[in-house]
Amino acid sequence: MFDIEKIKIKPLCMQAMDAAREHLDDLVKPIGALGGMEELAVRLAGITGVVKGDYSKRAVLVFAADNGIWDEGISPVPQEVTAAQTLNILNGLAGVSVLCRWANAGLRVVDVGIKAPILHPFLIARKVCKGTASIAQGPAMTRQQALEAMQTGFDQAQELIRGGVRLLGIGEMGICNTATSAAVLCALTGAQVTRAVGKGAGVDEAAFQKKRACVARALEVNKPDPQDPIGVLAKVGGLDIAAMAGAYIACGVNGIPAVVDGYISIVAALAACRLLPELRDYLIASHRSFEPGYALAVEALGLRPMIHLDMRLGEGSGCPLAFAVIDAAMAVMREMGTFSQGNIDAGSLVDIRE
Ligand SMILES: Cc1cc2ncn([C@H]3O[C@H](COP(=O)(O)O)[C@@H](O)[C@H]3O)c2cc1C
Ligand SMILES: O=C(O)c1cccnc1
Repeated sequence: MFDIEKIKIKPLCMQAMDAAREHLDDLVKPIGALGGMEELAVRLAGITGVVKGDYSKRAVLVFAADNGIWDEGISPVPQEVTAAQTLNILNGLAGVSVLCRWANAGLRVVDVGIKAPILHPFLIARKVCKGTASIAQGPAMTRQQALEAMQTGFDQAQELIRGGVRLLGIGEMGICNTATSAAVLCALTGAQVTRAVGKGAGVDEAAFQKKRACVARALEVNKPDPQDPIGVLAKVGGLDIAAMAGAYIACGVNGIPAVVDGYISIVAALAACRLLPELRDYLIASHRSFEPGYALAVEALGLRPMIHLDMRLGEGSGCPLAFAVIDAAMAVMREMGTFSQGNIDAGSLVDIRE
């Protein structure tokens, strides 16, 4: 079973980061003028040890599961939508499917706990159980089940990496997982429920108030211990969030950049980093989700999302957009001319970065 004590994540390669910075400052542009793309190139170098890396083999890994909190009446969306949209993702019809095709990225979908029976030739069937229990009444799952979901996430990511994937995005599908994510975020950071709970895929005002009350009740009933992130996931999380945390950890262990999608994805990343703080340096925040709690989680991680489009889809849909930015950053690293080639005398360039 998943044993966090045995897991080691290496610090970033400083030598490669220095080499990347030196190359960036030699490119024919003012120092730092490519902003976040430069930061990205430096961090990718640190993660992989390669200054001009090849990220053409990439994929999004989606974990799908149901959440018992749906029974409390906090969502107008039928619970069966988890299974139906999972099939849409597999059939190439969902947002993440289209964006992965557009970005030349693979897409793997794993059932870690969809309540309804579901069959599809491409679906990886790893149901830990048929959905969780309602966190507003008691724990979502046992600690053993949380560990099993984490192990599944870890194994799935590891399998993709062993198959040659060099850049991995982590996504999810599960109705009501913005509520479980809010509960995990509050449990880990002490954030106020009113700041962590948003409207997710859409709720009316009455259901929104109920959603807030249910998340508050989940924290009261379960009393999750912030020092025990696995306990937090088991008590107030979901099978999807636990599996995502395991997948991030596999990226860190294997020295592969992990791209974070929206709210659920960043909360799972935060939980993983509470277990293994060194993992944070391997995470790339793709976009700033519209969901209000996203800002709290990304700030707790000290990451900077690169794309601001007020997206709130989930599924891993922000990851392929980040892949395109990574492609752009690597094109710059590979193809821009340098001052040392000697076609411009730039005089004394002033570094105005803070
Ligand atoms: C048709 C449809 C497609 C989706 N694709 C992703 N989500 C997103 O919405 C859900 C979270 O929002 P909430 O907590 O409000 O249920 C997740 O499944 C997430 O991936 C969808 C939601 C719907 C309705
Ligand atoms: O940011 C997200 O991931 C998100 C937001 C709302 C609904 N589903 C997902």
